[in-house]
Amino acid sequence: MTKIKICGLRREQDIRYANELMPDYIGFVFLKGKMRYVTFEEAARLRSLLDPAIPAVGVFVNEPAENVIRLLQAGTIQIAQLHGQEDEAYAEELRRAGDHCIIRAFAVRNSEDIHRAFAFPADYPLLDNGKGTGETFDWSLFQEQEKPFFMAGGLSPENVKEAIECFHPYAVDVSSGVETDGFKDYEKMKAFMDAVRR
Ligand SMILES: O=C(O)c1ccccc1NCC(=O)[C@H](O)[C@H](O)COP(=O)(O)O
Repeated sequence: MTKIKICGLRREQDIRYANELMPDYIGFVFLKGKMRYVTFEEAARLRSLLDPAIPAVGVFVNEPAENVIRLLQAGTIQIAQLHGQEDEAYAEELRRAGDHCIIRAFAVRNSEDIHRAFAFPADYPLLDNGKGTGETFDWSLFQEQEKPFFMAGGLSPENVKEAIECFHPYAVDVSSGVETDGFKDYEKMKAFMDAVRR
């Protein structure tokens, strides 16, 4: 069964939605200035309210590795998603601090980006259009791959079934497509999860 990550949770209401719907992962965005940004302290509070069975993914853009390690070791997050220009050495630094799961996101603009994504030494590549843009990347660029991956970018209850049938991702990742007016929408979250799990 394809796993589901719902990203950009930032309110206690979002956590209540997640605890009821039980996605496989949720994401906290730590990029300052972004609408979905949460502070380390806010994330710790939200983590404390989240069902322990749901791993929290920390989404970072070129964050100092020591900060990511601190959040992992504190248990605020369980997985690090690197969404900037973090290189192999950065990923290795996280690994030296503990056997942490690493997702490395790539914006797909051409087929070379897909090759780079699958060559990067992370547990999972994440193929995306950008950073929470609500837009799909050009799906025609995709070539069959062996390594399990996350698929993101403009997914919604309306298109996620097609994405799964075409690309067979390990997980699908959504943020904008389950929001209304910039806030997580319970009915859209439920519709997305039903579309994946039915
Ligand atoms: O979601 C954001 O605002 C964001 C900001 C900066 C870096 C990454 C961000 N999101 C990362 C994600 O994993 C999103 O879920 C992914 O980009 C898909 O977003 P969407 O196209 O809105 O479903």
